[in-house]
Amino acid sequence: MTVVSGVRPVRTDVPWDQARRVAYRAAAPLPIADLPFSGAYGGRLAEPLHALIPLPRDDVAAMDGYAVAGRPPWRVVGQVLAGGLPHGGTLRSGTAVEIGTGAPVPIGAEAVLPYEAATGVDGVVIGEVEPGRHIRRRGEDCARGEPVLAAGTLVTPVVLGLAAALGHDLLGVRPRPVAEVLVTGDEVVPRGVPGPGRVRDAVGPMLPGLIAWAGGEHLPPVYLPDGETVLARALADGTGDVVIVCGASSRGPADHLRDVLAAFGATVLIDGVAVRPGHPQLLARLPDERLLIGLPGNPFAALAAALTLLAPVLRALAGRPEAMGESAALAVPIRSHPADTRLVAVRRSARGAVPTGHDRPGSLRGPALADALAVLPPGWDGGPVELLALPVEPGPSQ
Ligand SMILES: Nc1nc2c(c(=O)[nH]1)N[C@H]1C(S)=C(S)[C@@H](COP(=O)(O)OP(=O)(O)OC[C@H]3O[C@@H](n4cnc5c(N)ncnc54)[C@H](O)[C@@H]3O)O[C@H]1N2
Ligand code: MOO
Repeated sequence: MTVVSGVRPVRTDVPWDQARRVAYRAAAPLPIADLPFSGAYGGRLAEPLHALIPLPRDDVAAMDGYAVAGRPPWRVVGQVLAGGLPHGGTLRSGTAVEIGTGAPVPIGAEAVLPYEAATGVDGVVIGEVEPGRHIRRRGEDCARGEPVLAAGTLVTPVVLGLAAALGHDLLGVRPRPVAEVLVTGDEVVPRGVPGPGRVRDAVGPMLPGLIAWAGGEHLPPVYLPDGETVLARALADGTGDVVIVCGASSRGPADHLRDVLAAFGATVLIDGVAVRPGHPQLLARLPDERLLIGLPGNPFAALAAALTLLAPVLRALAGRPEAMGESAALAVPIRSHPADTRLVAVRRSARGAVPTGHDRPGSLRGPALADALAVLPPGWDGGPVELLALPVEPGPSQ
């Protein structure tokens, strides 16, 4: 690294809360698309979900037993199983068909007599039934064309089950934004125990869960050695809606991100945020409109940057509202920074947010014990603080 003694670059760091807002506003919601269930899961319905069929589709038996017509005794004249042939013709008074749960009841059947309530001998059954008992009528759950869920509903596993029951194969949702992850650094190894001078990638493994939590999808991380050409090629070949570059964000000789962005003609929207850890983070718009987020290599700094810039961008692309912070008291005093926001790993408790310690930009030990980051504005000297929730459970946040 070339160090010019006495020369310090002028810092242009954006205040932390402003950076979050700029990131959210930099992205417009992705256009609505009809997606298969796997892609729609976790999205929001763009339009009301209508029943393509009445539910149930037919008058069906709700119990295994006998569909009966008229008064007992009933002569058993056939058998109808779910998925089998329906009974041809009208069931005459004094007759019954043996029927399976879910099978269409014959025309003329007035009730279903469950096996448990039936006594039978020589093809004749008797028992007590009330008219209409154990028959689910066509459309009693919903009529054909009825809107059953409103636009904006979160597509949960249960919603997918209902959509399938109603005959849908595709759902109109805002797609989840796809994030491409480029992990840079000659010293970074993707697996195993690092040797001397090497460091195991701790950022790539954090990102899939963080991306899903913010409403996105990730492509498998791509590992790149340091170097302008490889980074430029990876950006040019890239797909997805967002590119995340881990490392290369600072100003050392191997930190090529800014040069590559300049050569690309990218518009840098944020170059440095007044936050600790995580100040060398970056947000840029590539000429093809993809947004690029530069995360610092230090893992806690990368986490802080992911929550500051990446999460708002993904939320905006997914058409989700800006995340609402919660406010909490700190259980113990913490020193703020005079010029920068501090993000401090804490665990919520009845006596307030308790710092988890191990507070170093290169270490995830403190954040791994935490369930939130406390936001201490510059010069903060007491009072409640905002808590940024950390993803602690699988799946998207609300
Ligand atoms: N002269 C300056 N030097 C540094 C500044 C600065 O403002 N001026 N900022 C410091 C801060 S703060 C951070 S954070 C780092 C950010 O550096 P980079 O984003 O360029 O990342 P690297 O230099 O490649 O790596 C920094 C550090 O993190 C380790 N690393 C990198 N990638 C990973 C990974 N995927 N998993 C785990 N650890 C990783 C790397 O080995 C280094 O130890 O710059 C400071 N310097
Ligand atoms: O982003 Mo750096 O962590 O502030 O160490």
